Amino acid sequence: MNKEGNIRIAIQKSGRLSEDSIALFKECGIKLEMGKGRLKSESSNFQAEFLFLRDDDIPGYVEDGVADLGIVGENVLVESEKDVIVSKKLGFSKCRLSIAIPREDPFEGPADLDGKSIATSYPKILGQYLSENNIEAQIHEISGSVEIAPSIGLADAVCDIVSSGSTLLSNGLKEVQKIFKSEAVLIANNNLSDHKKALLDKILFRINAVQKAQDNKYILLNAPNDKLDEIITIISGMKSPTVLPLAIEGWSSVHSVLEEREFWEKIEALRNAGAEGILVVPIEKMIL
Ligand SMILES: Nc1ncnc2c1ncn2[C@@H]1O[C@H](COP(=O)(O)OP(=O)(O)OP(=O)(O)O)[C@@H](O)[C@H]1O
Ligand SMILES: O=P(O)(O)OC[C@H]1O[C@H](OP(=O)(O)OP(=O)(O)O)[C@H](O)[C@@H]1O
Ligand SMILES: [Mg+2]
Repeated sequence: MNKEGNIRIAIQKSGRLSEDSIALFKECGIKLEMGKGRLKSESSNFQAEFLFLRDDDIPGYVEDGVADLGIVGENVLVESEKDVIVSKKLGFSKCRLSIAIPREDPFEGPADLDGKSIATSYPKILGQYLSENNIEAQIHEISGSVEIAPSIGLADAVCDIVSSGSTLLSNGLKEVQKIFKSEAVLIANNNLSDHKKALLDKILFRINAVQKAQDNKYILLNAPNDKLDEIITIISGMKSPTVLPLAIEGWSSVHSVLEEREFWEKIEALRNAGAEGILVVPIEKMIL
Protein backbone atom coordinates (compact mmCIF):
# COMPACT_ATOMS: atom_id res chain seq x y z
CA MET A 1 0.00 0.00 0.00
CA ASN A 2 1.24 3.51 -0.82
CA LYS A 3 2.07 5.14 2.51
CA GLU A 4 2.00 8.71 1.15
CA GLY A 5 -1.48 7.98 -0.15
CA ASN A 6 -3.01 7.18 3.23
CA ILE A 7 -5.82 9.40 4.40
CA ARG A 8 -5.11 10.40 8.02
CA ILE A 9 -8.07 10.17 10.36
CA ALA A 10 -7.98 11.61 13.89
CA ILE A 11 -10.25 9.99 16.45
CA GLN A 12 -10.56 10.40 20.21
CA LYS A 13 -8.12 8.20 22.10
CA SER A 14 -10.46 7.42 24.97
CA GLY A 15 -13.71 8.98 26.05
CA ARG A 16 -17.30 9.39 24.98
CA LEU A 17 -16.56 9.41 21.23
CA SER A 18 -13.99 6.61 21.00
CA GLU A 19 -16.07 3.47 21.01
CA ASP A 20 -18.63 4.68 18.46
CA SER A 21 -15.92 6.16 16.20
CA ILE A 22 -14.06 2.83 16.11
CA ALA A 23 -17.31 0.91 15.62
CA LEU A 24 -18.24 3.17 12.70
CA PHE A 25 -15.02 2.41 10.80
CA LYS A 26 -15.37 -1.30 11.56
CA GLU A 27 -18.92 -1.28 10.18
CA CYS A 28 -17.51 0.44 7.10
CA GLY A 29 -15.17 -2.53 6.67
CA ILE A 30 -12.08 -0.45 7.52
CA LYS A 31 -9.84 -2.39 9.86
CA LEU A 32 -7.97 -0.54 12.57
CA GLU A 33 -5.74 -2.08 15.19
CA MET A 34 -5.75 -0.51 18.63
CA GLY A 35 -2.89 -1.52 20.85
CA LYS A 36 -2.55 -0.39 24.44
CA GLY A 37 -0.78 2.99 24.46
CA ARG A 38 -0.58 3.01 20.67
CA LEU A 39 -1.33 6.48 19.28
CA LYS A 40 -1.07 5.74 15.54
CA SER A 41 -2.20 2.81 13.48
CA GLU A 42 -2.40 1.99 9.78
CA SER A 43 -5.39 0.10 8.41
CA SER A 44 -4.49 -3.24 6.86
CA ASN A 45 -7.28 -3.13 4.25
CA PHE A 46 -7.89 0.57 3.43
CA GLN A 47 -5.57 3.46 2.56
CA ALA A 48 -6.03 5.05 5.97
CA GLU A 49 -3.97 5.82 9.02
CA PHE A 50 -5.56 6.57 12.39
CA LEU A 51 -4.30 9.03 15.00
CA PHE A 52 -5.64 8.62 18.56
CA LEU A 53 -5.83 12.07 20.18
CA ARG A 54 -7.52 14.22 22.82
CA ASP A 55 -10.75 15.42 21.25
CA ASP A 56 -9.93 19.13 21.85
CA ASP A 57 -6.90 18.84 19.55
CA ILE A 58 -8.75 17.26 16.63
CA PRO A 59 -10.24 20.40 14.94
CA GLY A 60 -6.82 22.12 14.96
CA TYR A 61 -5.02 19.11 13.52
CA VAL A 62 -7.61 18.85 10.74
CA GLU A 63 -7.42 22.59 9.99
CA ASP A 64 -3.61 22.42 9.78
CA GLY A 65 -3.70 19.29 7.60
CA VAL A 66 -1.79 17.19 10.14
CA ALA A 67 -4.90 15.00 9.90
CA ASP A 68 -7.15 14.93 6.82
CA LEU A 69 -10.30 13.86 8.65
CA GLY A 70 -11.46 13.74 12.24
CA ILE A 71 -14.40 12.82 14.41
CA VAL A 72 -15.38 15.33 17.06
CA GLY A 73 -18.45 16.68 18.87
CA GLU A 74 -20.00 19.81 17.32
CA ASN A 75 -19.60 21.49 20.71
CA VAL A 76 -15.81 21.09 20.59
CA LEU A 77 -15.69 22.01 16.89
CA VAL A 78 -17.66 25.26 17.25
CA GLU A 79 -15.80 26.23 20.42
CA SER A 80 -12.47 25.70 18.61
CA GLU A 81 -13.42 28.21 15.85
CA LYS A 82 -11.30 26.17 13.42
CA ASP A 83 -11.96 26.37 9.71
CA VAL A 84 -12.79 22.84 8.53
CA ILE A 85 -15.54 21.19 6.50
CA VAL A 86 -18.30 19.25 8.25
CA SER A 87 -18.63 16.26 5.90
CA LYS A 88 -21.21 14.24 7.78
CA LYS A 89 -23.32 14.26 10.93
CA LEU A 90 -22.78 10.90 12.55
CA GLY A 91 -25.79 10.58 14.86
CA PHE A 92 -23.95 9.46 18.01
CA SER A 93 -22.72 11.28 21.16
CA LYS A 94 -25.84 13.41 21.07
CA CYS A 95 -25.92 15.96 23.85
CA ARG A 96 -26.62 19.64 24.48
CA LEU A 97 -24.94 22.58 26.16
CA SER A 98 -27.21 24.03 28.79
CA ILE A 99 -27.19 26.65 31.48
CA ALA A 100 -28.05 25.26 34.91
CA ILE A 101 -28.53 26.91 38.29
CA PRO A 102 -29.00 25.64 41.87
CA ARG A 103 -32.31 23.79 42.16
CA GLU A 104 -33.71 26.16 44.78
CA ASP A 105 -32.94 29.39 42.83
CA PRO A 106 -35.89 31.02 41.05
CA PHE A 107 -35.75 31.39 37.26
CA GLU A 108 -38.23 33.42 35.19
CA GLY A 109 -36.22 33.67 31.99
CA PRO A 110 -32.74 34.33 30.49
CA ALA A 111 -32.79 37.93 31.78
CA ASP A 112 -32.39 36.48 35.29
CA LEU A 113 -28.81 35.62 34.32
CA ASP A 114 -27.93 39.33 34.11
CA GLY A 115 -25.14 40.16 36.52
CA LYS A 116 -24.51 36.50 37.35
CA SER A 117 -21.29 34.55 36.97
CA ILE A 118 -21.38 31.36 34.88
CA ALA A 119 -18.72 28.64 34.99
CA THR A 120 -18.06 26.79 31.73
CA SER A 121 -15.53 25.04 29.51
CA TYR A 122 -17.27 26.61 26.50
CA PRO A 123 -16.64 30.37 26.84
CA LYS A 124 -17.08 31.12 23.13
CA ILE A 125 -20.39 29.31 22.63
CA LEU A 126 -21.70 30.74 25.91
CA GLY A 127 -20.40 34.24 25.06
CA GLN A 128 -22.21 34.11 21.71
CA TYR A 129 -25.47 33.08 23.40
CA LEU A 130 -25.17 35.83 26.02
CA SER A 131 -24.46 38.58 23.50
CA GLU A 132 -27.27 37.42 21.15
CA ASN A 133 -29.65 37.65 24.10
CA ASN A 134 -28.24 40.91 25.52
CA ILE A 135 -27.32 39.27 28.79
CA GLU A 136 -24.49 40.82 30.79
CA ALA A 137 -23.01 37.88 32.69
CA GLN A 138 -19.50 37.09 33.73
CA ILE A 139 -17.97 33.95 32.18
CA HIS A 140 -15.72 31.94 34.44
CA GLU A 141 -13.70 29.47 32.36
CA ILE A 142 -12.80 26.13 33.94
CA SER A 143 -11.65 22.97 32.19
CA GLY A 144 -13.69 20.28 33.93
CA SER A 145 -15.96 19.22 36.82
CA VAL A 146 -17.97 22.31 35.96
CA GLU A 147 -21.10 21.16 37.81
CA ILE A 148 -19.35 21.58 41.15
CA ALA A 149 -18.91 25.36 40.71
CA PRO A 150 -22.10 26.73 42.38
CA SER A 151 -21.79 24.47 45.43
CA ILE A 152 -18.26 25.72 46.17
CA GLY A 153 -19.09 29.37 45.57
CA LEU A 154 -17.12 29.63 42.33
CA ALA A 155 -20.06 30.80 40.20
CA ASP A 156 -23.82 31.35 40.33
CA ALA A 157 -24.57 29.10 37.38
CA VAL A 158 -22.90 26.63 35.00
CA CYS A 159 -22.99 26.01 31.28
CA ASP A 160 -22.01 22.43 30.46
CA ILE A 161 -22.84 19.27 28.53
CA VAL A 162 -26.12 17.61 29.43
CA SER A 163 -27.39 14.29 28.18
CA SER A 164 -29.56 12.36 30.67
CA GLY A 165 -29.41 15.23 33.19
CA SER A 166 -28.22 12.92 35.98
CA THR A 167 -24.96 14.83 36.60
CA LEU A 168 -26.94 18.05 37.11
CA LEU A 169 -29.38 16.27 39.40
CA SER A 170 -26.69 14.72 41.57
CA ASN A 171 -25.06 18.15 41.96
CA GLY A 172 -28.25 19.90 43.04
CA LEU A 173 -28.66 21.81 39.76
CA LYS A 174 -31.56 22.35 37.36
CA GLU A 175 -31.35 22.94 33.61
CA VAL A 176 -32.88 26.33 32.77
CA GLN A 177 -31.73 27.09 29.23
CA LYS A 178 -30.58 24.85 26.36
CA ILE A 179 -28.14 26.86 24.24
CA PHE A 180 -26.53 24.42 21.77
CA LYS A 181 -27.34 20.98 20.31
CA SER A 182 -24.46 18.66 19.49
CA GLU A 183 -23.64 15.30 17.95
CA ALA A 184 -20.48 13.70 16.60
CA VAL A 185 -19.45 14.91 13.14
CA LEU A 186 -16.90 13.83 10.55
CA ILE A 187 -14.77 16.85 9.69
CA ALA A 188 -12.38 17.29 6.78
CA ASN A 189 -9.49 19.56 5.88
CA ASN A 190 -10.37 22.30 3.41
CA ASN A 191 -7.65 21.47 0.89
CA LEU A 192 -7.70 17.71 0.42
CA SER A 193 -5.88 16.41 -2.67
CA ASP A 194 -8.01 14.74 -5.35
CA HIS A 195 -6.68 11.38 -4.20
CA LYS A 196 -7.76 12.04 -0.60
CA LYS A 197 -11.10 13.45 -1.75
CA ALA A 198 -11.69 10.15 -3.54
CA LEU A 199 -10.85 8.24 -0.35
CA LEU A 200 -13.22 10.50 1.62
CA ASP A 201 -15.97 9.80 -0.94
CA LYS A 202 -15.43 6.06 -0.47
CA ILE A 203 -15.71 6.47 3.31
CA LEU A 204 -18.85 8.62 2.99
CA PHE A 205 -20.44 6.08 0.65
CA ARG A 206 -19.88 3.37 3.26
CA ILE A 207 -21.07 5.54 6.17
CA ASN A 208 -24.26 6.31 4.24
CA ALA A 209 -24.86 2.59 3.66
CA VAL A 210 -24.33 1.85 7.36
CA GLN A 211 -26.60 4.73 8.47
CA LYS A 212 -29.31 3.85 5.95
CA ALA A 213 -29.28 0.24 7.20
CA GLN A 214 -29.60 1.42 10.80
CA ASP A 215 -32.62 3.54 9.83
CA ASN A 216 -34.40 0.67 8.08
CA LYS A 217 -35.69 -2.86 8.78
CA TYR A 218 -36.34 -5.78 6.46
CA ILE A 219 -39.90 -7.09 6.76
CA LEU A 220 -41.39 -10.41 5.67
CA LEU A 221 -45.07 -11.27 5.99
CA ASN A 222 -47.79 -13.58 4.69
CA ALA A 223 -50.92 -12.19 3.08
CA PRO A 224 -54.03 -13.53 1.39
CA ASN A 225 -53.80 -12.77 -2.34
CA ASP A 226 -56.97 -10.64 -2.34
CA LYS A 227 -55.29 -8.26 0.18
CA LEU A 228 -52.00 -7.91 -1.73
CA ASP A 229 -52.81 -4.61 -3.46
CA GLU A 230 -53.57 -2.87 -0.17
CA ILE A 231 -50.54 -4.36 1.58
CA ILE A 232 -48.20 -3.37 -1.25
CA THR A 233 -49.32 0.26 -1.01
CA ILE A 234 -48.48 0.25 2.73
CA ILE A 235 -44.94 -1.10 2.24
CA SER A 236 -43.73 0.12 -1.11
CA GLY A 237 -40.06 -0.66 -0.28
CA MET A 238 -36.94 0.41 -2.18
CA LYS A 239 -38.42 -0.15 -5.64
CA SER A 240 -41.42 -2.37 -5.01
CA PRO A 241 -41.93 -5.31 -2.63
CA THR A 242 -41.00 -8.86 -3.58
CA VAL A 243 -44.10 -11.08 -3.77
CA LEU A 244 -43.64 -14.86 -3.77
CA PRO A 245 -46.37 -17.53 -3.77
CA LEU A 246 -46.72 -19.64 -0.62
CA ALA A 247 -47.10 -23.44 -0.90
CA ILE A 248 -50.67 -23.00 0.31
CA GLU A 249 -53.13 -21.85 -2.39
CA GLY A 250 -54.34 -18.22 -2.32
CA TRP A 251 -51.51 -16.84 -0.12
CA SER A 252 -48.27 -14.97 -0.80
CA SER A 253 -45.16 -13.95 1.07
CA VAL A 254 -44.32 -10.22 0.81
CA HIS A 255 -40.78 -8.91 1.47
CA SER A 256 -39.93 -5.23 1.77
CA VAL A 257 -38.01 -2.51 3.62
CA LEU A 258 -39.51 -0.25 6.29
CA GLU A 259 -38.16 2.95 7.78
CA GLU A 260 -37.64 2.71 11.53
CA ARG A 261 -39.46 6.01 12.22
CA GLU A 262 -42.74 4.85 10.63
CA PHE A 263 -42.35 1.27 11.80
CA TRP A 264 -45.17 0.87 14.34
CA GLU A 265 -47.78 2.73 12.30
CA LYS A 266 -47.05 0.57 9.27
CA ILE A 267 -47.18 -2.65 11.32
CA GLU A 268 -50.62 -1.68 12.61
CA ALA A 269 -51.84 -0.84 9.11
CA LEU A 270 -50.47 -4.17 7.81
CA ARG A 271 -52.26 -6.17 10.51
CA ASN A 272 -55.50 -4.31 9.85
CA ALA A 273 -55.10 -5.11 6.16
CA GLY A 274 -54.85 -8.86 6.89
CA ALA A 275 -51.08 -9.50 7.05
CA GLU A 276 -50.00 -12.45 9.22
CA GLY A 277 -46.74 -14.00 10.39
CA ILE A 278 -44.87 -10.70 10.23
CA LEU A 279 -41.10 -11.03 10.67
CA VAL A 280 -38.84 -7.98 11.07
CA VAL A 281 -35.06 -8.33 10.76
CA PRO A 282 -32.18 -5.87 10.95
CA ILE A 283 -30.34 -4.87 7.78
CA GLU A 284 -26.55 -4.83 7.91
CA LYS A 285 -25.80 -2.57 4.92
CA MET A 286 -28.12 -0.77 2.51
CA ILE A 287 -27.00 0.54 -0.86
CA LEU A 288 -29.56 2.41 -2.93
N1 LIG B 1 -22.99 12.57 28.63
C1 LIG B 1 -22.79 12.63 27.33
N2 LIG B 1 -23.65 12.08 26.46
C2 LIG B 1 -23.45 12.15 25.13
N3 LIG B 1 -22.40 12.77 24.58
C3 LIG B 1 -21.51 13.33 25.38
C4 LIG B 1 -21.65 13.29 26.80
N4 LIG B 1 -20.61 13.92 27.36
C5 LIG B 1 -19.85 14.32 26.33
N5 LIG B 1 -20.38 13.99 25.14
C6 LIG B 1 -19.83 14.27 23.79
O1 LIG B 1 -18.63 13.54 23.66
C7 LIG B 1 -17.51 14.43 23.51
C8 LIG B 1 -16.32 13.87 24.24
O2 LIG B 1 -16.63 13.80 25.61
P1 LIG B 1 -15.54 13.35 26.68
O3 LIG B 1 -16.17 13.45 28.02
O4 LIG B 1 -14.97 12.03 26.27
O5 LIG B 1 -14.48 14.51 26.44
P2 LIG B 1 -13.13 14.84 27.16
O6 LIG B 1 -13.20 14.38 28.58
O7 LIG B 1 -12.87 16.27 26.85
O8 LIG B 1 -12.09 13.91 26.37
P3 LIG B 1 -10.55 14.10 26.02
O9 LIG B 1 -9.81 13.38 27.09
O10 LIG B 1 -10.40 13.42 24.67
O11 LIG B 1 -10.25 15.56 25.96
C9 LIG B 1 -18.03 15.77 24.05
O12 LIG B 1 -17.33 16.86 23.49
C10 LIG B 1 -19.48 15.74 23.61
O13 LIG B 1 -19.60 16.07 22.24
O1 LIG C 1 -26.42 14.57 31.63
P1 LIG C 1 -25.51 13.41 31.89
O2 LIG C 1 -26.00 12.15 31.21
O3 LIG C 1 -25.21 13.19 33.32
O4 LIG C 1 -24.13 13.72 31.13
C1 LIG C 1 -23.45 14.93 31.31
C2 LIG C 1 -22.06 14.72 31.79
O5 LIG C 1 -21.36 13.88 30.87
C3 LIG C 1 -20.10 14.46 30.62
O6 LIG C 1 -19.15 14.09 31.53
P2 LIG C 1 -18.49 12.64 31.57
O7 LIG C 1 -19.38 11.69 32.29
O8 LIG C 1 -18.10 12.21 30.19
O9 LIG C 1 -17.22 12.86 32.45
P3 LIG C 1 -16.06 13.95 32.26
O10 LIG C 1 -16.58 15.16 32.94
O11 LIG C 1 -14.90 13.31 32.96
O12 LIG C 1 -15.81 14.15 30.78
C4 LIG C 1 -20.35 15.96 30.75
O13 LIG C 1 -19.17 16.69 31.02
C5 LIG C 1 -21.35 16.04 31.86
O14 LIG C 1 -20.73 16.21 33.11
MG1 LIG D 1 -11.48 17.04 25.75
